[in-house]
Formats: sequence, structure tokens, C-alpha cells
Amino acid sequence: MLKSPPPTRVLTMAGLRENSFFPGVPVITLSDPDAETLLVRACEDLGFFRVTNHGIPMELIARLEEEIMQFFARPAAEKELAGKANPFGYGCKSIGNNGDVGWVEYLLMEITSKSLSMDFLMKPSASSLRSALNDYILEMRKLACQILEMMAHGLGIEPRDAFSKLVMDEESDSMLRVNYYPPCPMIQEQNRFMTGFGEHTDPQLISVLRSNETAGLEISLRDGSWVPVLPNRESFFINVGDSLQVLCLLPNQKIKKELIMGRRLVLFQVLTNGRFRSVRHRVLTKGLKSRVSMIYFGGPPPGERLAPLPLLVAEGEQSQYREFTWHEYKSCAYKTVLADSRLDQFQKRDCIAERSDDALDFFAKRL
Ligand SMILES: O=C(O)CCC(=O)C(=O)O
Ligand SMILES: [Fe+2]
Repeated sequence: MLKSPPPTRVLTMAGLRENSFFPGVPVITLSDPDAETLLVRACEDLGFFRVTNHGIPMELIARLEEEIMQFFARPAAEKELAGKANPFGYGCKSIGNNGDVGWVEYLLMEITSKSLSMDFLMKPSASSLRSALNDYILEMRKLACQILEMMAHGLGIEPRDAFSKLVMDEESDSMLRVNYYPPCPMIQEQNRFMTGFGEHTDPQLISVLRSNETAGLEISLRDGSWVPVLPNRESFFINVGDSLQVLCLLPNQKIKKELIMGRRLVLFQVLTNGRFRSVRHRVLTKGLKSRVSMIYFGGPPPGERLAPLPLLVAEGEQSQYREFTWHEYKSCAYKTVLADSRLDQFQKRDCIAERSDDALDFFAKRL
């Protein structure tokens, strides 16, 4: 009888055991001829994927990481000179204004069409941080737009810049967030986890996330389970945000087709009713090493109406959401706690269905 080989323990450079992480995160090489199809599939399945071959110089990334580490190593009083994160500035432990707390310090910066202009960054002592941030943001905008264009093309949407033009717009409401999760030795001793960043979805169109080699990021799968993501300092992780999910709502035709294929699948489609999926994620820190992440959030201009793209909606079909602008949505996001499903508040009354078999019947009758 053949004996199966003993399980291999593949350790990464950071000493992480690879097989304790979720193996299903799609890895997309941007130069791959099939990249567009793979991107679309990843946005539909998980709403999350990793990109390689992105062309962003490692020196630039390393330079910014170094500057960030130096910033967070400063005494609290100096970091506070960046102003309270209300919404933009320096935050420590409290996330937003609605009582969310996390084992995290962060800098949240607004990105306008000009370079970063926060007062504290204009001081001579912050000039190297400012220059690294500005260079990084330029690259992030380019990468986010490249990916948004590939998504549009992969979906068969014309023009190709249907999504990316929102981020390129002079008024685009984009931001950069750098998170620093300090080590927490007490927790390490007890072998417990601490919430670094509570579960949420990102409200913008797209998030481009990069972190050092310290694990902690988790994503939620379709069945609601949480899985840890293996960090990779040379790649970028992409999240579909709420706004992109709304622009890409699934037409009813697809639901109809799935109906024939099986009850479970239909229910699942009805509940998401979105072609792309805005991924729920969180960060749990274990205290071994500090984690640093930098996330570029590409958002639309404030007045942009968020509704399914006409091209994706067949005649006579309606969105399950009432119409709203990015400004309205963002105001709502600021009023809610992190874990809230904010899109629910924009759902039309007759589209609100419980997570039960009733949902299936409800939609089946309408098809
Ligand atoms: O730090 C991370 O890896 C994720 C943080 C995050 O989700 C956010 O800042 O929106
Ligand atoms: Fe996030």
C-alpha cells in the first residue's frame, strides 16, 4: 500500500507557516493574457485578490515603510501634531467617531488632485515622509486605474474607463490610510488575539492594500467564515468596495439562470444580488511583531450617482437600491459603526428579504 507523504511545513521568509493560511486567495499576474477574466471572477467570488507583476518599484515601497515606521516610533505628543483623525489626521485605538476601538494607530490622509497638503506634512521635519507619500500615491492611483480598466474590459463595459475615470476625476474622493498595529506582549503570552481593526467593508470603489510580512488580515467568505490571509510584502491585495459592488449589480437574468441550477445557489445569489462582491475583512493582531499596512482607497467624486451601470441592467429591470450619491453614502458611513452593513440602508423596501428560504420564494415569484 502506498503511504501518503508526511505534510510538508513550508515556512515563508517571515517564518509563517504557509499551510495555516487560506489557500484560495486568487493571485493575478497583471501581465497574464487571461488577467481580465481572472480579475472579474475574483471580484465575483471573493471580492478580494492579490496582484503581482504590478510594476511598482520595491525601493519606493520600502522607502515609505521606513518613513512610516519612523513616524509611529515618535512620542505620542509629536504624532498628535498631525491633528485628530476627524476624519483626517492621526488616530490611536479609536476608529471613527462611533465607539469602534482597535489595537491600532493610524494616519488617514485625504488625496486631492494636488499633492498631500496636511499642515504637519508641510513642516521641514516631515519633508521625506511627505515626498515618499506623494510618490506612493501617484503609483497607487495608476495601479488602481489599471485594475479598474481591466475589470471594466473583462465585464465587456465600454468605455474601458467607466470606473477608472471616477478615480482620475479632479474631484475624486480618495484617501490613503497607514495603519500601525503595535506588538502586544501580554496577549502573546496568553496566546490570544486582539482586534486590530474590526470587521467592515470598505465603502469606496477599490482598495489597494500592501502590508509588511506580519499576518493579521482576515477575510470573510460567502458562508460567513473567517480565513487568515498570508501576507506578501511584494504584492498588493485588492478589495472590491461597496461602491463598485453597486455599480456592478447583477441583472435578474443571471438569477433566473441560476434558479434552474439549484436552490442553494439561487438563494446565495439573491442575498448578494451583486455581480461584484464588496469583501468583509478585519485585522486580528497576536502581538508577536508589529504590522504595518498602507491602503489606497479609490473613491468617486462626491456628487457621483451610485447606481448599476445601465449596460449591466437589462430593460425593465430595477436596482434593488434607491439612488444615492457617493456623498450621501459616505455621510451614512460616518454615522454608523464599522461592522454595519451600510448598503442595507439604501435598499428599496420591497427588496428587503430575510436570510431564509422566504428570500428564495420572494424572488422566485418575481421572476
Ligand atoms: O491593516 C489592514 O491590513 C487592513 C486595514 C483596513 O481594512 C482598513 O484600513 O480599511
Ligand atoms: Fe478596510
